[in-house]
Amino acid sequence: MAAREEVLALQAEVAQREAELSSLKQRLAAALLADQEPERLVPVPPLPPKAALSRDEILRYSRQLVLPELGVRGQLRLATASVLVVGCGGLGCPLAQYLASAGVGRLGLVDYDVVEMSNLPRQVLHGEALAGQAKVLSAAASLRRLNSAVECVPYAQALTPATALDLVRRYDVVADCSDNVPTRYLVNDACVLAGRPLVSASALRFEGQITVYHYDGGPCYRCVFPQPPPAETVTNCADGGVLGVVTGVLGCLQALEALKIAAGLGPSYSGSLLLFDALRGHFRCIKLRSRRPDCAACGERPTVTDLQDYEAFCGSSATDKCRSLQLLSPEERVSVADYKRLLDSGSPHLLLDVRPQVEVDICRLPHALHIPLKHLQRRDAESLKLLGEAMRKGKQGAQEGAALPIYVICKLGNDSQKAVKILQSLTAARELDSLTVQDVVGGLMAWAAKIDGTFPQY
Ligand SMILES: Nc1ncnc2c1ncn2[C@@H]1O[C@H](COP(=O)(O)OP(=O)(O)OP(=O)(O)O)[C@@H](O)[C@H]1O
Repeated sequence: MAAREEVLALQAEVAQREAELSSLKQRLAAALLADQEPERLVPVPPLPPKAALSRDEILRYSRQLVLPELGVRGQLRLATASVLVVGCGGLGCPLAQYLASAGVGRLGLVDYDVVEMSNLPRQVLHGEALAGQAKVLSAAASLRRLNSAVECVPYAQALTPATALDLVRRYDVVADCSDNVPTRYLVNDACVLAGRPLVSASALRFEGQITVYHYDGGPCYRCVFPQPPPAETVTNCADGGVLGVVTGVLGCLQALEALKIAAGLGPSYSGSLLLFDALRGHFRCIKLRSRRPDCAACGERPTVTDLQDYEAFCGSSATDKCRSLQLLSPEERVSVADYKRLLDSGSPHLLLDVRPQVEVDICRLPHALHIPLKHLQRRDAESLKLLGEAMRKGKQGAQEGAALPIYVICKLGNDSQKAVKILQSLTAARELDSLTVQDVVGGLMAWAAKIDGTFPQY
């Protein structure tokens, strides 16, 4: 084999094995998750009271000790305070970093996930060398390097209804740095039941928001959001994207609120929501409604007296990062392996890629027709014309009278299902010729993991 060909073959094999390793690591994380039992929570004794700062502590914290609002009294409170960080991702990393460097006595770190390369631009406690390792272990190691006096307690598991109350009760303040709605309700209800303040933030694309729930008679998450949003309207960072510095800003603000609560200064955003628009450089604070007397969690006659099945309540998963939607029946879907067989057979069909242009710029299958889901959603005339033409052209090779099969693909297999629904409704409304349409399960990321190791994962 010529040297060049051998290089290409070896590169393809390395890429294939890396993809296999990455999917193996994800399976390992899922297996670890399934294997855990609530009673395995490490017991932690309460932090002992502290009467004075050591010489080293005075030197280390001198710049914040001279702040009259904090002083020695506040620093001693920090040293005996504990904060539970739910999620060691884009928000949890900067939050934990600043809490540790400010001298908070104990940090509980809970996360079920492992470090991936795509985490590194914003999950600043993790490094390249730790890819594949549990996020809580990587974060704890980083934090110990930063401040060895801070006790870090890693919980390499998901916060679940079985564990949440026990964990939350062990800490003075809770920070929700998770990325999904079921966990938000779970953390809220656990905080209400355990009587703990909750510093909550979220970030997506160039925007973020932060507030403090259930602090000193203020509203809880359920007061503001009594019902979860429809699952299909919620986007995560993997789908919508996020700029690392945006989660950094929000994580730092969360750290600030948690520190003020722990030091006895009180938070700024109880009963109000700070909105951050990074593109315009705007901060805006809006008042939230006050505590609801009829709130299911913190109201006068609460119905949430125990933690529930939050995934059922929200109709979405708390740990499945792809948030796989199930909009279609199995007959309306095709696996990447079956699609590859069809492609290899040369059978006439149309592959429709419905990702946004920005993702198509990253990578694409060359034979796919690209029409973004958004264009289909708004019945864009140009796009429908393009689709109609492609169908007519493709039909020339197909059997007489048979509809040209369309396969719809996206990144993870959620948008493709929405697109199939739209195409079906367009056919029903006779806006498109009759067609048979299926989506490709798992999308291009399944293609990269199972079919073509050289195809980029993003
Ligand atoms: N119920 C839960 N228990 C523990 N950790 C959770 C729970 N829900 C979410 N998390 C964690 O919260 C973190 C959220 O951070 P972030 O969204 O920045 O990371 P990510 O999910 O790794 O990102 P990406 O979406 O890019 O893959 C994740 O590390 C996730 O594992």
